[in-house]
Amino acid sequence: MVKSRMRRLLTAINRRMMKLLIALALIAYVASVWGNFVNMSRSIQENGEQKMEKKIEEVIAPLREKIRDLEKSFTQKYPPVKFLSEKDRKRILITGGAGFVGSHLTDKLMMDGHEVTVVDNFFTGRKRNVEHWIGHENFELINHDVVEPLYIEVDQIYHLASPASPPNYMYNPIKTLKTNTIGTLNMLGLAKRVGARLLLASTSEVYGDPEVHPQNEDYWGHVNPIGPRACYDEGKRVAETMCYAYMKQEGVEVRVARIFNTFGPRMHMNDGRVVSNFVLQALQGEPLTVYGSGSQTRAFQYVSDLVNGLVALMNSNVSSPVNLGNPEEHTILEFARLIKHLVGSGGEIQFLSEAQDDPQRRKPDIRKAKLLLGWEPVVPLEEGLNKTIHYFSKELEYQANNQYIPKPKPARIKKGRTRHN
Ligand SMILES: O=c1ccn([C@@H]2O[C@H](COP(=O)(O)OP(=O)(O)O[C@H]3OC[C@@H](O)[C@H](O)[C@H]3O)[C@@H](O)[C@H]2O)c(=O)[nH]1
Repeated sequence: MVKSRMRRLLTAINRRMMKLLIALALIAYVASVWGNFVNMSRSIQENGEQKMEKKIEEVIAPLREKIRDLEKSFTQKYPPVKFLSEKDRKRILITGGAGFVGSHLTDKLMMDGHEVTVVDNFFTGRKRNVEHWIGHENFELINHDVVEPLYIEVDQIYHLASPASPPNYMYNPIKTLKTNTIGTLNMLGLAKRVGARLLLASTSEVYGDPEVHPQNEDYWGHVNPIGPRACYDEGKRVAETMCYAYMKQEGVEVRVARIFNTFGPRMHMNDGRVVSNFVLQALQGEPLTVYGSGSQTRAFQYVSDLVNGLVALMNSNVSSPVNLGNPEEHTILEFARLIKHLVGSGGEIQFLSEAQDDPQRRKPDIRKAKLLLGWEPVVPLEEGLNKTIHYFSKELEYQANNQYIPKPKPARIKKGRTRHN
């Protein structure tokens, strides 16, 4: 009896123990599962957070860069600008002011202390050429095509807008004509409305393939009116005609600069003119492409000389056309050899077919500019070329970093339809 009670008691205790043990085991199991679950979700959360942080960083990095650029632009140092009193400070419009010549003219007029508005449609001009003035209180940049009217208040207009390189102006002849005709009419209309003086950037191309050498301002020229260069040559000739019509009929003050071949930094590497082509070819170790025999001549002026001439003419009382150029004449073949020598290039000279209607001889007679403006070019050819070569090699580095290697543009007319507006 006692035995059987003892057995029952023991069994009851064992059962409780068993239950207790099972309960403990269950708790331990649940705890370990919970622990794993907590660990797992923590690591998922951490992973997720890391991924999220990475994503946020990817978005923020370029913004940070932009902020740094903005900070830099707020503290940007501009080239030194002279102080001019209200009386001497002029409001000046430069059409084509982001182009090669226009941007150098912008620099000069800004540094002289004037208020400069640059208008450009960026067909051949580039923002980079004037970006160092952006944000300056005396400077304004307007993306505008002179074929459309413009309404602003100015005292002087330098009307430079037009493609100037033969491959560029032949690329879209209708647009070249519109720019030089409608564009010039619009600017003369503006000059008339606000009483501004207008200087037209005309060209030695108004003399065509000249029969008079050197060319003086009294020579009427020898232009093929239906040839491939006519859109530019005749466009500029009619632009001159318009200037004198506005002068005679409306009393607008006009100045006309006949600009001869000009070169220097900020020429577009790809614009197809002889200086940019030869320098680029020599720097890239490629053959220098001479069109025809290379016996045709040109006289090249450095851009700073031209800019000084333009400003002197604008502020003179000479309303008749004035040649601005360097009278030092060279054949194109001589010129190719000189550039090869200055660059130290081993590239060959390659003779290609002659360009149609290519002027055979060109050299300015600059007696008028010397006499009436007291102006003449002062930068020697080699000095100007060395500066240009330096600029082009920097540009090549810049382009290489941007994965773009420019090729010299051939003087060929584009076949097929082109866009013209
Ligand atoms: O790669 C080339 C490029 C040009 N040339 C030749 O070099 C000479 C000069 O040619 P460019 O294209 O530089 O300039 P162009 O003298 O024909 O016209 C220039 O005239 C004066 C300005 O108004 C303009 O800048 C432009 O129209 C031409 O005889 C041309 O045929 C070459 O032999 N090889």
